[in-house]
Amino acid sequence: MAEYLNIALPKGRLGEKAYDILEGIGFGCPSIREQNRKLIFENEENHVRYFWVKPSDVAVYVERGAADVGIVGKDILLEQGSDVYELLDLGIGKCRMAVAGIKGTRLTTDKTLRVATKFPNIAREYFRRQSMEIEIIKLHGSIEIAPILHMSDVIVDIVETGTTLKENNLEPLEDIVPISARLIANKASYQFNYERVRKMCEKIEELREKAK
Ligand SMILES: Nc1ncnc2c1ncn2[C@@H]1O[C@H](COP(=O)(O)OP(=O)(O)OP(=O)(O)O)[C@@H](O)[C@H]1O
Ligand SMILES: O=P(O)(O)OC[C@H]1O[C@H](OP(=O)(O)OP(=O)(O)O)[C@H](O)[C@@H]1O
Repeated sequence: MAEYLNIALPKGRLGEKAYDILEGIGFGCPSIREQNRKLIFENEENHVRYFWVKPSDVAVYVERGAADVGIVGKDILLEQGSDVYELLDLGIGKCRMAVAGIKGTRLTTDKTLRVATKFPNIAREYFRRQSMEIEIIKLHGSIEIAPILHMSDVIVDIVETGTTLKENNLEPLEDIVPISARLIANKASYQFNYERVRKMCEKIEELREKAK
């Protein structure tokens, strides 16, 4: 009997879209649609098992081999420097990482720039390349408030439609990197499950072609 393929999915805004893709290639698990507090779902017929985890934990489960594959935003992979294989860009969860500030903010090298962010590593690397001195203020959400309260000079955060910036009188200042969701695999498990995971990638690519 085939081994189960363990798949880590991100709870929240990406999760449903991610699962739709997997269901579309025959990796469905009907009970997953039931709204309850269950976190692990399995389908005995097609030997898949799903774990619903926090988006920022997906790559941890995959890196440690608790999950064979997972779906995660590129922002998380860049921030965590995850040691996993990145197999596919799924074209969902599209947004960008950007520097933003109160309208009219100029980025200067005169003084240490205070940067509020959920992504300290991405921010540090970006400003290091610009040879700018910064101080990181690590937050976990509602980052846009920090410059309004003069707690930071700028923010580094995700921008999708730009609505959150606009509604808080902020504007994007510089783009850092485009973001989208990726299919990732544990390195050892990828070798072990090579045929099955390659087939999975092919089917996803076919599905994406059809949807074009
Ligand atoms: N506004 C957005 N538009 C499109 N994609 C987004 C947006 N915000 C985040 N994402 C993408 O979706 C992923 C999950 O975001 P979500 O907001 O659901 O998680 P989170 O609350 O930030 O996670 P955690 O609770 O682990 O901190 C992000 O890693 C990113 O790749
Ligand atoms: O450009 P927009 O379409 O407005 O999207 C960008 C917003 O979405 C994310 O926030 P999220 O909703 O995850 O809330 P958070 O502040 O708790 O991170 C991100 O951190 C921005 O605040």
